[in-house]
Amino acid sequence: MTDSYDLVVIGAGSGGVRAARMAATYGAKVAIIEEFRVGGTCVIRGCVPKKLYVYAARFHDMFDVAQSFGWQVDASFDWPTLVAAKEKEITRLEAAYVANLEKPGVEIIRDRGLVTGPNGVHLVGQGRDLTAKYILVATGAHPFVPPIPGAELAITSNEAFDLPALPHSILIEGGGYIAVEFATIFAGLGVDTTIIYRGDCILRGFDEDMRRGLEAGLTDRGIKLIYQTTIKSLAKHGKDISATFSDGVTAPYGAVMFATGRNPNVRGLGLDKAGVKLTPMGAIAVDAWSQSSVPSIYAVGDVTGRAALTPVAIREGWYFAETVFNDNKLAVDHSQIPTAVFSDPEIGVIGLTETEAATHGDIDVYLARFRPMMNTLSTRTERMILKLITEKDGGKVLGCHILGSGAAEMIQLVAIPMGMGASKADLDRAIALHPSAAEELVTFKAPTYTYRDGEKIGG
Ligand SMILES: Cc1cc2nc3c(=O)[nH]c(=O)nc-3n(C[C@H](O)[C@H](O)[C@H](O)COP(=O)(O)OP(=O)(O)OC[C@H]3O[C@@H](n4cnc5c(N)ncnc54)[C@H](O)[C@@H]3O)c2cc1C
Ligand SMILES: NC(=O)c1ccc[n+]([C@@H]2O[C@H](COP(=O)([O-])OP(=O)(O)OC[C@H]3O[C@@H](n4cnc5c(N)ncnc54)[C@H](O)[C@@H]3O)[C@@H](O)[C@H]2O)c1
Repeated sequence: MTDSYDLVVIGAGSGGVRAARMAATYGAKVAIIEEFRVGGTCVIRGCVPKKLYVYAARFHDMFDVAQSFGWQVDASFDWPTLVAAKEKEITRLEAAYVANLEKPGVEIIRDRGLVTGPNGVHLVGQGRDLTAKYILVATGAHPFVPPIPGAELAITSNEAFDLPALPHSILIEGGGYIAVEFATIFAGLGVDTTIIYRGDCILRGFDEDMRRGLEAGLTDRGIKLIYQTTIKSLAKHGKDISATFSDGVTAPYGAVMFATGRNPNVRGLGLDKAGVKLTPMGAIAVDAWSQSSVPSIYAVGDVTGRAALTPVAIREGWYFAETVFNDNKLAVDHSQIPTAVFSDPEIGVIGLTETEAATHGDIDVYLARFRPMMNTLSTRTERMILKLITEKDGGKVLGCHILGSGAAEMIQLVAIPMGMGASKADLDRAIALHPSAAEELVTFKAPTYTYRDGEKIGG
């Protein structure tokens, strides 16, 4: 074994693993360094365990409507069973990731890697130095914890998956993806859940109808929302944690969780020594081909502060390998990324929001709000929302926003015609599938309202 490689990847998460595998497939001699568990955030403490827990939480809603379909359900929930089942599944996935790296000959080094120069990497544990023609930094991000007194008493998403027991109540600070997804999980599993958010409505940057629709859905499920307030301090209060808010109110909770964003893992990596420039937000600055200010050092995924999503990190890793090791220069198009929030109700979106689109030119908005069939036998009044935004007079589809059951699955498929530049007429050509929620997308007739010269007309 020599210490000289074509490529050394630091971080075996979504982006690093894909890049390492592809580069090795193209004949490069590759090592990948991982200090925690192979698979990274997504597999170990992100997308995968999160979605498994969302499934667990959603039985609550299902049991709720079950009676109206004739079922009698006497259910109880056991947290340790879920945690153990989750652990088994992520351990299986981790092994699959290791096997997929080893198949094309990637050497996996379990250690912490630091950059020592444009072609040098130091292994902290082994005290060994590696040289590499190229270095790929794919170290991901970590939860940001506001520096307040008592912050150490709180958890982040990292710890939430493996709590020894479910708390009786939880206060979650933040209004983004992680806050609303974990509120859904905890509330669904029977925890008295409160979100505290500094803004005036959750999911800033999402379409207004999605934000308000989710707000109503969370409230319906008993989740309390405190707006325009932050946590100022935390203190021990018997077995509970007492939180003091910016308005002076103090209240006890069984647990407190910060979901206040994630910062790129760049600290102490040695990037400054190598001359790698950072963005003002502290991410590694890269060009369209993921190349940093040092030509031999590339970076992909969350550490670059672009879109912090697994499929994006994977695509960046893949295109890096194509560009550098397959003589096939490819840049990732970050302009049209489908994304989902696995809350209850679920959200799936792609493209421009109504507010964004209205400032880009004349647009038509098609909006449907309806009670999903699953709810029609029950007393549940929750509505599904489907919104399609097009250029005026049935032109190109600019945005699609869906709130309700199946939204994530639907939006993935909407991404295909949108990527092809589909118009409203292209969608209309499809024959509806009945009965389904998605059929609304191909049966919209006249616009619900329009924007002309930035002014809303109708609706
Ligand atoms: C709770 C949660 C839920 C999420 N849900 C979704 C979702 O549903 N869908 C979605 O698309 N995205 C989701 N994400 C985001 C997604 O997980 C990330 O965008 C993705 O994992 C980024 O991949 P990456 O390769 O950049 O980094 P990561 O997957 O974070 O991998 C980085 C790896 O580098 C290692 N590392 C760091 N520094 C060093 C070092 N110096 N030496 C050695 N190893 C090091 C880390 O241990 C880690 O394994 C979620 C994130 C969280 C936190
Ligand atoms: N379903 C998914 O695809 C999914 C799920 C989870 C996470 N992710 C990815 O991970 C990223 C990180 O998720 P996140 O929810 O932590 O971040 P986020 O950026 O989505 O939300 C962070 C929230 O914390 C608030 N905040 C930030 N600093 C604060 C402070 N000092 N005090 C009070 N509030 C503060 C922000 O206003 C915001 O509401 C997401 O942006 C997303 O890209 C994706």
